[in-house]
Amino acid sequence: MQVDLGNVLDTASAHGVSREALDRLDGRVAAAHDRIERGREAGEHGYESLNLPNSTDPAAIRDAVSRFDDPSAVVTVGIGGSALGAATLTDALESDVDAHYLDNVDPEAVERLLDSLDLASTVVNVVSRSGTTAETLANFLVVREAMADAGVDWADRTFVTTGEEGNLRDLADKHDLPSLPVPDGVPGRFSVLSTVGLAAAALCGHDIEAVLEGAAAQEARLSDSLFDSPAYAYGAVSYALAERGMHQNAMMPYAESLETFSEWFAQLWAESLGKDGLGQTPLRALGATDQHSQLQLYRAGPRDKLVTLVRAAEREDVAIPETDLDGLAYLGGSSLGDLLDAEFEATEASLAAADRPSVRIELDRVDEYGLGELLYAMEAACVLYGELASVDTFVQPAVEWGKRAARGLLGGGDFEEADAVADKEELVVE
Ligand SMILES: O=P(O)(O)OC[C@H]1O[C@H](O)[C@H](O)[C@@H](O)[C@@H]1O
Repeated sequence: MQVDLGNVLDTASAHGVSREALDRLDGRVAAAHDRIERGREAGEHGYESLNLPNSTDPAAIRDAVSRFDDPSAVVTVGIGGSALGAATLTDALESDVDAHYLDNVDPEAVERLLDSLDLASTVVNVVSRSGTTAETLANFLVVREAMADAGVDWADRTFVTTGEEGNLRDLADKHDLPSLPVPDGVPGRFSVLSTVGLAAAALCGHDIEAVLEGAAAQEARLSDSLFDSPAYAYGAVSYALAERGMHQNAMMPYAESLETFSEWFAQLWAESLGKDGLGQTPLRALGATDQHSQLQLYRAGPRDKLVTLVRAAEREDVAIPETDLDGLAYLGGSSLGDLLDAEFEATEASLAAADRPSVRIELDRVDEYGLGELLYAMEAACVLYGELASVDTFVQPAVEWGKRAARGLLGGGDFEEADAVADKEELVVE
């Protein structure tokens, strides 16, 4: 995996960062790296996430899921960090096992999914770090009832990944469900390289050891200079650009397989860095599709965006058939991959020509190893950014406020946040 910062430099785009500024920032990267390493060594909350390539035991995960013989589908019931990491992996990789995610509580979507599944051959993977998230527990109760109605022994087809306490733990204990623990000190959005993210991938037959190897390769590159670590290079320039007014970061992979990765990245970046009036809003884009929609804004709208372009050097390709149609001959003899690469480079150049900074991230391949590298690198980038910006990367009080308000509204406890709902201002126009 490599990160190319060329189009961030002020020589490429007038509002970019000078080489001297990057050299100065590198001194701060060294101090931040030192802090991160101390946190990792002490197993501090959050920093512990960057130890997962070594602390996760893939054999224990394989062992826990091996009881499920040849499933046709895996439904992961979880939300946010308890779903997006697993979804990033299973959406990026091919498998004969269909992976589905029940994260939202949209009744129509839930019903549609349940109707489409052969529940007798489906495995239900319920994931919640806290074990108390309303959406996850509600969806699980619905799935459980659907299985019972279909005459399926739901307890036989369910396993749980959760902490030592909470409603989900109680349910698992009560019904003697097989379970995997969540790692200590790892917030949900940093948990893809643990039981939380890897169990669904293992059920789909993916090489979870290779995911961890890719992550370990990026871990080994963390150093006290941004010029020696792709992860820190990305984190440092994202921070530097945010300081220069690039308050949005459009994550734009040129691979459909990485579309869910952008969703995962959005949670990581937003929940970790959006604090104290600071942060960089993640935007989700897909190349080449969004060249024909959002790119207009990225190139000609407010100068407040960093565009992150991601692609794989190697992939399957499809030849474009020759044609003698006037004006289309240029396509014949090349391939869809050639076209995608040309579009990628054209987008990069068009942004630079309009003085809009972009970063290029290149993976060797979108495979287990490459995904491990990418996911670990983005996590380390995020932790570094948080250090440079002096925010508390590993908490999410703003999200929890809303969770308490919703729970209070449903009668799940006495939460003062619920009172704010009754105080809502109205200015209705009909
Ligand atoms: O894993 P859970 O405890 O169910 O939490 C799921 C999600 O809930 C909240 O919205 C948090 O802000 C997220 O960071 C978390 O990933």
